[in-house]
Amino acid sequence: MTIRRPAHVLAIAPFRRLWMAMSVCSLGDWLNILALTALAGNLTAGQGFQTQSLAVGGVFLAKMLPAILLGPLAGAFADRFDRRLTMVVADLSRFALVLTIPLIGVYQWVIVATLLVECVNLFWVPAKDATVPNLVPKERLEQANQLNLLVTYGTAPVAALLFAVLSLTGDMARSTVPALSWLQPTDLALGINAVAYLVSAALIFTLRDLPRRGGGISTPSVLKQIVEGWRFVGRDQLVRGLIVGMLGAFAAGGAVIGVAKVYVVSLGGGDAAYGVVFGAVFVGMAAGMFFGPRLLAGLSRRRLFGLAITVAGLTLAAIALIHNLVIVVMLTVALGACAGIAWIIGYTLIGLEVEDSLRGRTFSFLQSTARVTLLLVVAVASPVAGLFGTHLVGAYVFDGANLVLLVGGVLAMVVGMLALRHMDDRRGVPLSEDLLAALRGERYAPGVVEEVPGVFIAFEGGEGSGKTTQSRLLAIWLRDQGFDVVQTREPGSTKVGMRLRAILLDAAEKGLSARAEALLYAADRAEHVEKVIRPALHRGALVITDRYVDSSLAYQGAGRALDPSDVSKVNAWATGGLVPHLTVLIDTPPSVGLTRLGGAADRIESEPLDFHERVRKEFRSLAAAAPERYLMVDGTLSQNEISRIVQDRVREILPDPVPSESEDITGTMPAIRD
Ligand SMILES: Nc1ncnc2c1ncn2[C@@H]1O[C@H](COP(=O)(O)OP(=O)(O)OP(=O)(O)O)[C@@H](O)[C@H]1O
Ligand SMILES: Cc1cn([C@H]2C[C@H](O)[C@@H](COP(=O)(O)O)O2)c(=O)[nH]c1=O
Repeated sequence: MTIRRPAHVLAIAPFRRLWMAMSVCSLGDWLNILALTALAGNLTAGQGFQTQSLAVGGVFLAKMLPAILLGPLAGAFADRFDRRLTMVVADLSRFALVLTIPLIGVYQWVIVATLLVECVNLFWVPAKDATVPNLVPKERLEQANQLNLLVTYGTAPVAALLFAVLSLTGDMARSTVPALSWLQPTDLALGINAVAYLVSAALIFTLRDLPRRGGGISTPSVLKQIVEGWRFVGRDQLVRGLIVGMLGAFAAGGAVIGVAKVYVVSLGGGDAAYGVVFGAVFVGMAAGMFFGPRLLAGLSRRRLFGLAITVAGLTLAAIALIHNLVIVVMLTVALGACAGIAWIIGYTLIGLEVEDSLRGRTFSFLQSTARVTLLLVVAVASPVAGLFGTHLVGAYVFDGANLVLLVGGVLAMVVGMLALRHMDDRRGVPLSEDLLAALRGERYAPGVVEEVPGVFIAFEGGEGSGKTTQSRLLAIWLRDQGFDVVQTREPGSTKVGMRLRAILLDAAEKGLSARAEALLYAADRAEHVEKVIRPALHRGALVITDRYVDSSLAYQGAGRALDPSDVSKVNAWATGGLVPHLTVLIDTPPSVGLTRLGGAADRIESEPLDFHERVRKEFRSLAAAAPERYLMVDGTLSQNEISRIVQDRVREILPDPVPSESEDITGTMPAIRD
């Protein structure tokens, strides 16, 4: 008998019910943050900026402390109890606690109830996390986790909008019905928040037959996760840059959330305006994640990453200094968009450029650090703002909220500029030109191939990756179709080049300096371009070279640690800016490629493994930065599979076999035209 697998994870009824419970709880949680911070501000209204800021900061602190102090402990406890019962009791407790907040209506109880609700959350979350694998098959677990993530963050803008509407409704009810004058603007939101937990309890109650224990998840200490994670991922320069950048973007968003309430009050806004500003961050983030990379498709990902963080910093500084609520809301959407772009690009870069062995750890390190960064910034922002107080600079009011936002903006700008500097993969190309071209939907290419009738294809990759094999197979395939093909290689395709190759690869040639090595490869290339490649392209031939400039960027730039912009400039000069139409990167792990080689190792092949790993990584980032000019193929596939993939891509750039002049002539013949 064949067991039918559900098409979508939501087709599994018990998971669907749990997911609905997670969704309403998430909505309730976001409403809770908004309502409690707003209530703290309202309860201390009239007691001055400092008191109000400290009161709001107190709520954030109360939300954060239980997770940091008791997180691992509660996780271990949650594994021992019946999960369904744990979740139902936790939901009912949260319902009761949240309801008491508007009923008691004093600040001290807001803090105590917040602490208690967060302690209860510590049982609910691990019980829920441990239940998901019991309800969905293994192969659907990733889909289930994605849906979980979607409701965790996707409900934030919905909650913000709902909060704004509920605040306005509360205000209207109070002003039109005198009997309701006791109603606080946040009461409706807290009521809905409490009901959300009650609905969740009812949904979870209907989940029968959950295994009582087994497959439990232990929750390691967040601090331990971070310290251990950094030990692994902190060694890699690219990962370091990405993580610092992404956390910078998160911190910028956190600064806005942390002081939003008091800042909105100082701009003359009420609770509804607070909800709008809060929601604007998330709306902007969603828009940035979706549209940003599409709008600026021509810009290298690494540049877009650094640029997004720098602009986020600038926007945050503008938010800090402009005292106009409408402009602040618009700028907040822009800020969220920049943070969203940085986040999605960072995630993509980790997926594309970070080695397999590091990728999982990098993602999990990022998840835990982002959470802590966000919570810390949010919690610290308000008290710092409160302690700074309000100052007058002439007629201009500068208070703690302005200070926090300004400092956050400057920090984000510094982080963004550092990312731009250290991760740049287009050195020598002005950023402004690159950006203008990307805005026009193009890619700025300073060294494009001159208008030549021929086509220039380069094969790149590490030792034994299969370049020679594939360039030969491609040349045969193209010749079979009648093309004039020139198959060549570097170094050593000219008379001088052969002598240079002998020097460069002679294993007895010890102690050749890195700069001399780079210049000798560039000299070979200058001769190669001048004597072989350019003449062939001008004659209309298809030129296939086994290695070109990228080899120097990878071996001399990354392998020998020369400044990549120097290597790039020398080679741009040596080649007169000649760039291949297509570069095929055969990506083969050095541990595989090096073992394919026979005979004695030459001077470069005998470099240690980590040299070859650096070379591979650089090839991969060059390809990732300009996907339209590269084809990256897995070099561990069979020769035939690789050759087919290469042919499919090359077919797209082949010239029309019928020269255009002959079409012009034939097009004028009536019989053919009709
Ligand atoms: N896809 C493949 N799978 C397994 N072996 C392969 C594959 N492609 C090539 N080889 C074999 O690996 C060896 C090296 O291949 P090749 O000379 O094409 O690599 P290369 O990248 O040009 O190496 P080098 O950098 O040393 O010039 C050859 O013996 C070749 O037959
Ligand atoms: C073009 C070029 C090459 N190298 C290195 C890479 C290889 O180890 C050898 C060339 O040998 P192959 O068997 O022909 O692949 O030279 C380099 O370091 N820099 C370059 O620019």
